[in-house]
Amino acid sequence: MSGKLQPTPEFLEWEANFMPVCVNDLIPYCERRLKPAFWEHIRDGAMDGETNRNNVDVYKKIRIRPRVLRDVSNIDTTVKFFGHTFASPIGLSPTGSVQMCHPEGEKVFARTVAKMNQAYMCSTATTVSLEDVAAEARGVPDYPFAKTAHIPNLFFQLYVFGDKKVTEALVKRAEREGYTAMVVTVDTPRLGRRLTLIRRPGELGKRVWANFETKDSDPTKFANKGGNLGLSSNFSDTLNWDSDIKWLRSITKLPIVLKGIMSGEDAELAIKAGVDGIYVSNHGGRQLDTIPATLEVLPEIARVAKGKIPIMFDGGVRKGTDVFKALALGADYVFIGRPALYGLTWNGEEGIEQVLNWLNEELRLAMVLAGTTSIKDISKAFVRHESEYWKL
Ligand SMILES: Cc1cc2nc3c(=O)[nH]c(=O)nc-3n(C[C@H](O)[C@H](O)[C@H](O)COP(=O)(O)O)c2cc1C
Ligand SMILES: CCCCC(=O)C(=O)O
Repeated sequence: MSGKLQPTPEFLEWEANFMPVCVNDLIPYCERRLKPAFWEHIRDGAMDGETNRNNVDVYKKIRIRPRVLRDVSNIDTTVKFFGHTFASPIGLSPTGSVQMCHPEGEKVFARTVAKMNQAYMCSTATTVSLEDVAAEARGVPDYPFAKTAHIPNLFFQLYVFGDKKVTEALVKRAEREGYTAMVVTVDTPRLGRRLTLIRRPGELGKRVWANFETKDSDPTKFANKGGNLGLSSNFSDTLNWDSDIKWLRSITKLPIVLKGIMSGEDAELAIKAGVDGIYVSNHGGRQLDTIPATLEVLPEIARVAKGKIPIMFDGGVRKGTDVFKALALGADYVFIGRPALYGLTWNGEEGIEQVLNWLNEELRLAMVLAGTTSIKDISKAFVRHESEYWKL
């Protein structure tokens, strides 16, 4: 059990018969295994968690329309993205505080995606510095990008701070370490109302500060106090299209992706602003509760952005059929947040690998059984909203 939190004898007895075969099987494991404050922090959304629940439940409203007799002997799940060909359109969303689940934290994510040729977005709010995360990917045996300027499998998720010097220092560090794109989270001028954090503010500890505790840290050394709430009180709440996005564009040559786009209007503004990608996300329902599920807004965003700019997507993806539906409704690349943390809690590096393998295999099987052989061919024609079947 080295590398894990200390389990109780009752837990070990239960674990002996635990044989998960899909992402949702891991939920009861994490529930039993993690410290309650950690588990609730991972599981919950903001307030009553309506958006968080809808993110998952909404997939049930979409039916896949299978086609037959189409020779599906040769399935290709690869996708090309920012100049690199990935093994599949499934990547790891940025999540902070990963040492809640495993002592090596974000390092394990970096190794896994380098090994499996998938993508990982390293958060600003990590338990391992962005330098150590990058070194971990480069250190994977036979990794083809160990010495190249950019690591195609790693993107950096940027929180924009009120203090521009802090933000700029992070951008420069991420560039220097070879991250491939700057994913700017734009749905968090303040942290959402997360009841777990408010009830037990101290229990997560300082598990978001690693990037501000290294020798390369921000030049202003802003108050290193508190956990998530302490870090987020430094986020910029004046963030806006006119000055900030232009400013970010002027300080980095890396592709810029905006994470947290939830309307066609903002997708249009993003295209006008000249960014390189948009990322449909409601932060796993952790920001404003009662906003739509991400899958619900995907069609309106695809209408203005599909083919013009890459569309990334996350929220509630737990199965290969969920990935298939998101691709059909317009996503180009789909990410998972909580499922990666579940895999890590369960079985470290092998656990995340298993989660990605399950999803990759389930996606492949969905393609076989729906009658399509390449990711780009997964179009709207393969799905219908349940209500359409009742228009008699
Ligand atoms: C524990 C946790 C920490 C997160 N930390 C961040 C973060 O640091 N930055 C960010 O942009 N999003 C963060 N998110 C949101 C995820 O990137 C992602 O949008 C969301 O988890 C996707 O939904 P899913 O968990 O249903 O897959 C976090 C989510 C969780 C569950
Ligand atoms: C202050 C960092 C917050 C991490 C985050 O974005 C989340 O927990 O959803």
